[in-house]
Parts: sequence; structure tokens; C-alpha cells
Amino acid sequence: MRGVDHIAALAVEALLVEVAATPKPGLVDRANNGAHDDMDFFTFQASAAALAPYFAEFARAGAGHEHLDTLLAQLRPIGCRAEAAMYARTGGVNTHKGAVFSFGVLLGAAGWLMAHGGRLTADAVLDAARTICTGLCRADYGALAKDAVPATKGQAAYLAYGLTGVRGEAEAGFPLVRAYALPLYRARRAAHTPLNDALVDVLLVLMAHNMDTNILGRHDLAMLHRVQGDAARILTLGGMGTAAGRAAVEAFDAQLIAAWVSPGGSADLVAVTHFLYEMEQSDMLRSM
Ligand SMILES: CC(C)(COP(=O)(O)OP(=O)(O)OC[C@H]1O[C@@H](n2cnc3c(N)ncnc32)[C@H](O)[C@@H]1O)[C@@H](O)C(=O)NCCC(=O)NCCS
Ligand SMILES: Nc1ncnc2c1ncn2[C@@H]1O[C@H](COP(=O)(O)OP(=O)(O)OP(=O)(O)O)[C@@H](O)[C@H]1O
Repeated sequence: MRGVDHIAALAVEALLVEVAATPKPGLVDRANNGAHDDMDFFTFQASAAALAPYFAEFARAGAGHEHLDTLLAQLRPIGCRAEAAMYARTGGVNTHKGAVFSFGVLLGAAGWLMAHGGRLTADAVLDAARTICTGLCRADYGALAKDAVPATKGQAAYLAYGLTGVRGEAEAGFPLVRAYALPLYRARRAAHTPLNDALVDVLLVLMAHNMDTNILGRHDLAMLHRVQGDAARILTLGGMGTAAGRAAVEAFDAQLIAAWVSPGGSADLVAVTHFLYEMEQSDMLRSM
């Protein structure tokens, strides 16, 4: 199905566009490797390309499945193979683990909607993602004993703070994307803000609100709250739209690199935001 390939391509584009946006505090971008010493801009490009066939598989699995509430069981094995392909291509570096999960669910949702005659609006895809992930946190975390040794940083964040990370975001239908990131991105794009600057501003609004388990993997709640406050403050300076805001973003990047902080979960949600925006735009063009 041609449409399915089209949305899979938009998801790959979203990964490429996200990593290119510069400056991104603490993250890999065109200027530096952020708070990472095992990956760079080119690692992300190779990883995104390696994921392309699996993104198409996610969308096809959604299109070929009858019921949304049993789709996750079809998507997860594809996610495992995608993760393996990512690690094979990057030499064992985690570039896109969270993104594989988020895009797996969203592409499954979009594929299902296409096959069932639904419109590809952001709201429809996010609602479908929520249905796909109903019960996920209980299933993945419910059986975890309080004194269990965490196998992943996600489990560690749940055991220490009760935070549900990317699983919780997906199960709630990506509320930060819906409430904060998409409205800001739509406004910036409508105002013809340079794409790069629109993406960086969206990153800041996500960082201001996200309980990013990627930050907690290396640091504590106090650090996460400090980062949230700093991101919010830079937005009040005007973000990338003012000289003061731009200077503050550059300084924030240096600060997060020095403190070795990486807001990787928010980076994934920037890619999700671009994907949903472009998907909605192409759906509108198709229906005109
Ligand atoms: C749910 C997945 C993504 C990861 O679980 P894990 O416990 O390792 O999560 P962890 O907290 O380490 O986060 C993974 C990534 O999510 C992203 N992330 C973190 N916080 C957030 C957030 N609040 N919002 C969005 N994304 C986030 C980051 O990019 C992070 O690197 C997935 O890999 C998974 O299901 N793992 C369990 C084993 C499994 O079934 N694997 C499937 C592939 S084999
Ligand atoms: N542009 C980006 N720059 C850096 N990280 C990003 C970017 N986009 C997304 N990320 C996310 O950051 C995550 C990697 O973070 P990190 O290196 O802290 O994880 P890790 O390999 O699990 O742990 P660690 O390196 O602390 O041992 C990736 O999974 C990815 O989702």
C-alpha cells in the first residue's frame, strides 16, 4: 500500500530532521555530540536509515490488523528486530531505542487508521496510540517487585520514583506532544519560523514539562527539575526567536554538556511532533 510507505518515510524524515536541529542542549546535533561520547551526527543518520524497513513493517502491521487493542503484541516483535538492527548498525550504541518504541506504536496506529478509512489527523493517531497501549504500564511494571534489580533505566526510574517514562507517555496518548509541542510547532510553522528554530523551541517546551527518564538514568530528580526550570525560562526569553533566547540556548547546551545531562526522551518527542505535523499536512492535501 503506497500510503503506508509514505508515512514510514515521514517517520524516518522525522528522525533525520530531529538530529539536524541545532543547538540542542545536551543532545547530538550538527555542532557537537552533546553529553555523549559514543555517538555523533553520522551515527544517528546511519541508525535512522537502518530503521527504515522496520518503520514500514510497523505501518503494514497496523494496516493488516483487525483490532487496535491487540495490535501491540504484533508491533513488539518488530520493535525487537528494529532494535537489533539499530545496535548492529551503530556498533552497539543506543541511538533510537525510545524512538523505535514510540514510532512503532504511532506507525501501527496510522497504518490501522489508513486501512480502516480514518483520517490521519494527529488527534486520531494519538487516540489510536492510546488504545494500542492500554494496560501497558501495568503489564510491564505491575509485576516488578519493590526490591527487584532494575534491568533497564526505565525500570530503575519506576522503582525509584514511580515514573513510567516512554511507556507512560505512549499509554496516555503522548499528552505532552498533544498539549504543548504540537500547538507550538503549528504556530511556528504557520509563522514561517525557520524549521531549525521551530524544532529547537519545541524541544525546549518538551524539556520544560517532560519527566525524562533519560535524564534520571544519569542524575536525580533535583537535576531533572532544574533542567525543566531552565528550559521554561529560556522560552520566556523568546526561545530561538530573540537574540537573548538564542544566547541562552547556546549557554544551556554548554551547561548540560558540562553536567553530562542528555534529555534524550524529549529529543524523541521532537521527532514525534514533526512526524505528526507533516502527516496531518499531507492528509489535508490528500483530502482537498
Ligand atoms: C519501552 C522500551 C522503549 C524501553 O524500555 P526501557 O525500560 O529500556 O526504557 P528506558 O527508560 O531506558 O527508555 C528508553 C528511551 O525512552 C525515551 N524516553 C525516556 N523518557 C521518555 C519520556 N518521558 N517520553 C518519551 N520518551 C522517553 C528515551 O529515548 C530513552 O532512551 C522498549 O525497548 C521495551 O519495551 N523494552 C523492554 C524489553 C522489550 O520488550 N524490548 C522490545 C525490543 S526487544
Ligand atoms: N539528538 C539526540 N542526541 C542524543 N540523544 C538522543 C538524540 N535523540 C534522541 N536521543 C536519545 O538518547 C538516548 C541515548 O541516551 P543515553 O546514551 O543516556 O542512553 P544509554 O546508552 O542507555 O545510557 P548511557 O550512555 O548513559 O550509559 C537514545 O536512546 C535516544 O533515544
